Amino acid sequence: MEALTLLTIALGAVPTLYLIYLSLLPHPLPGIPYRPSSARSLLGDIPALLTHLSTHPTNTFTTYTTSLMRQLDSPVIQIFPRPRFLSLLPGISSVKPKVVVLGDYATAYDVFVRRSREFDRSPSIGNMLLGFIPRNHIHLRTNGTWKAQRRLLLGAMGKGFLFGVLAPVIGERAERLVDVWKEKGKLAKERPWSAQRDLYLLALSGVAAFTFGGQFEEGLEKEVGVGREEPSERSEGEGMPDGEDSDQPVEFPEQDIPDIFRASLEITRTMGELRGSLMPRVKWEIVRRRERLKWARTVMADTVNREIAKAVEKLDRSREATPECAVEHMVAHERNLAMKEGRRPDYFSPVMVDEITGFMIATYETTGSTLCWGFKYLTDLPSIQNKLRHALEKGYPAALKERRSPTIEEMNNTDIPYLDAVSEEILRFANPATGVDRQAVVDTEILGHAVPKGTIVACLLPEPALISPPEIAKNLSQRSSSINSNSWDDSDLAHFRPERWILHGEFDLDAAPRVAFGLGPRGCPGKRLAYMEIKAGLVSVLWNFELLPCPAELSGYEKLVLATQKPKQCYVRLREISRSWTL
Ligand code: HEM
Repeated sequence: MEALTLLTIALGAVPTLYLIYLSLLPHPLPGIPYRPSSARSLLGDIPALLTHLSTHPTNTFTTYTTSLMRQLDSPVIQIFPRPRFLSLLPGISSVKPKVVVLGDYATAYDVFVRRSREFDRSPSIGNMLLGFIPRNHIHLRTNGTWKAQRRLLLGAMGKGFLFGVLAPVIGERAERLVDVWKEKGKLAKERPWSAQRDLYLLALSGVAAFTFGGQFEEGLEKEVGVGREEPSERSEGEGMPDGEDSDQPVEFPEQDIPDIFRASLEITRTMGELRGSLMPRVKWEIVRRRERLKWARTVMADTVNREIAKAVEKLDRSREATPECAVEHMVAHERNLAMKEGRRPDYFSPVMVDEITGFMIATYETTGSTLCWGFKYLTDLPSIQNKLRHALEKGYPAALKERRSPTIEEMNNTDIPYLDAVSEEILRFANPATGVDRQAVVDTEILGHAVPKGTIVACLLPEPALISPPEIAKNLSQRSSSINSNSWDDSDLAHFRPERWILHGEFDLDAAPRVAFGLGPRGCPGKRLAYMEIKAGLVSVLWNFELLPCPAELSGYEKLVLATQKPKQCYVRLREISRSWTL
């Protein structure tokens, strides 16, 4: 009898279990193509994605979706990157967003720029930041609160401050890099070395000057007694590989840097781990207990609070003082706003602290990665490198005549279309932020397919080869008329060709798709600063050095997708340019 009961229960359980199994399979949106076997797997696209990643070192999530788009021959596809059963685990959000990937620039442009009432900030960009800066405006929907918070930082992005106060500091940091590289170059004797750390520190130093002022770092250097590498004081040949092998890379000892920089590097590294995690909130609970991260967050919080206090003190001393950094701008803004609203200013609010912290942890890596990719491309494409150097020499005749590097004022005030073109092409290829996405906030449609509220729409335009390739473009049932994507040649978008950005001798911003800084109202507010840093780095280095080819084994294009998309290898082999012929 008991056996019979057990059998009945077991038989009854089978359909129930089957129904549970079916409910845990991906639920595709009707009409939008997808990988059929992924829809039959509880793990969705994950097994196929892992296989793709393991088959070639340069494969990434982006290349996975790109190839899928080609296989499915559609400019819009859906993927299932997050198993539905994860939502059954405790502490994990029960939201199971659908993910649609767009591969057509004109459609993406419409979604991001024109249809911002239907598509807004998606939660995915914030997953890696949520634990660190939960009150930063990057997480907010595009509403009044977002506008008010964004206004806090826009004051510091004005031309007057950037080009007047900040530019000399950015110029000085680029000169400093050239000095260090001249010393390293002498020691390395045309052997290659890894330039990554120097370039990230250059970008970090620039963003620290923006956030806390030009004097900030100097103060820290006195505090720790280091902060600037002085390779000339080391004995000749230190770090040199043995023997005569000129291809063997030199390993320079890492420069000692102030605690706040080490804290920024540590936090950004952890953001990379969170970004790569399937369960970022669970991962956060694990990583936040690490002693190193606790130390980094304490250093960051102490620094931010101390610098706010200094800015308040300065403002109290002189209400007319010109703000010299973002923190001073924000403190003045808060004071004015509080006066207008008849309340006491809240200078140390979580919003202020998180906005300021955001600069130091979430912005320098994008600029640093862009420079890393840029020097790689220019090393491997010597004709473009030479053409750019020639354009710079023509563009800065006074610097050439006086045998000095161009000043930052010259860089900011001289129009050199080829420099703009190379910078833009580097950004198009590097795409350090890897992509932009939005979430549908209402039931809507894309290219005629219904897209329910909550769907994540990812724009994969960063993949240079993908952008509306002809075989996909031909399938577009409706093409947006809001952008003239016919003005560029889709078939050569996979090539690094700065000339595409020049029309009748002028730099033309609409000559190709531009998504590195995002699109629409939520596009990057820091791009003016980023362009200045990128150009200062490119001009200073190319003016002073020839980037010689590096050995093939140090010149890979494998990407590390962490907080940003960066090259695994970024080696330089430098030959100083003497310019004695200009005498
Ligand atoms: C090469 C350098 C940089 C790149 C490629 C880059 C790229 C991006 C991208 C793709 C987004 C998302 C845009 C979107 O969703 O449409 C973004 C947002 C943002 N970026 Fe940048 N960025 C860079 C440098 C900077 C700098 C230097 C700052 C500030 C100092 C900055 C501040 C921000 C902020 C605050 C947001 C959030 C905007 C919002 O949610 O409203 N970025 N950036």
